[in-house]
Amino acid sequence: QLVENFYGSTCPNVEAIVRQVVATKLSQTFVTVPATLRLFFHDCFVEGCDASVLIASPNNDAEKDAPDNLSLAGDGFDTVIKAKQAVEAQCPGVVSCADILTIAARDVVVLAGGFPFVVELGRRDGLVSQASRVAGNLPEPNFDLNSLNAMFAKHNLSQLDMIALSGAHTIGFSHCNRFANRIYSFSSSSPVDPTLDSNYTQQLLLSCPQNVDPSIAINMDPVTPQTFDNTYFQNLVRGKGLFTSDQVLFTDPDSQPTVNDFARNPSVFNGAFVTAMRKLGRVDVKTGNQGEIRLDCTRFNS
Ligand code: HEM
Ligand SMILES: [Ca+2]
Ligand SMILES: [Ca+2]
Repeated sequence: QLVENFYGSTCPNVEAIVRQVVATKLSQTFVTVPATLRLFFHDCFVEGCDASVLIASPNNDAEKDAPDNLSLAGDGFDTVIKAKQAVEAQCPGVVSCADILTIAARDVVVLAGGFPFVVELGRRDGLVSQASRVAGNLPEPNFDLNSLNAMFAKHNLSQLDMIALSGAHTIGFSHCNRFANRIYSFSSSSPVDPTLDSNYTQQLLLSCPQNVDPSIAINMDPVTPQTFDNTYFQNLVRGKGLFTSDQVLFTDPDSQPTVNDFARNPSVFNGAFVTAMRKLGRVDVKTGNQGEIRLDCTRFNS
């Protein structure tokens, strides 16, 4: 029930307003890009794309307080909150926070060099945001192909969509503890994951020494960390996937052909990514008179 021009008569400038805020924020910090994109994903996989992840609770029991969401960078939240304020100034009470997050997630991809695409709009903001409802709904970096497929399939996303969306790891950062097992304690016969490229392993050992400061984060794409491109897939072919869940896309024969295809053909990746992002944006959306149009993205209206 989402449509591309949902605010055509009620807030015709919404996309321009959001883009302006996102561009300004990006000029202040690059983290705006990965933080906003990941925020969109984490929102959609819990209660659907409904801005549930943005709610702040005085008791620290909202979705954003769940362990799986604690590493969401603040700049993503800040981007949406600022964009909402700018939109409210021109079209009060009309545009949902869920739609603003969707537009902003598209904008950061495009501003980082990704392929332009049109988003569907008309989402309403959710009325539920609970930390306790997060566990088991977001993929973990040690997942294998079957677990990844199963989790995405619950939201009508195919293996092809899942692989394309994993391409989001072409930008952004990870903390060392998310992959430390691959370089220090992989198995009894080998501390290092044998699917890891040896030069890359050395690089990771240097960036993430044992007992490293837990706040240290490293680039997930060691080659073009600030460009939204298909280099992520080229890295996988070369054994430079950061997480088990990244590298498995190449090592599993079932997904390897797609990785090779995306690595060789940027336009094939771009097309698949856009299709998958639009599908991700439809996950469990509330429309019509469901939910509400939040006035402040961090609070329910009442
Ligand atoms: C396929 C399963 C996925 C797994 C297991 C996974 C896991 C992770 C992990 C562990 C991090 C590092 C967090 C940290 O230490 O700070 C991360 C970062 C990130 N993920 Fe994923 N992710 C997956 C899919 C996705 C999808 C579908 C998207 C978006 C479409 C996405 C976008 C990002 C971005 C942009 C970052 C960087 C965040 C930043 O720099 O602030 N990921 N992911
Ligand atoms: Ca949500
Ligand atoms: Ca890149």
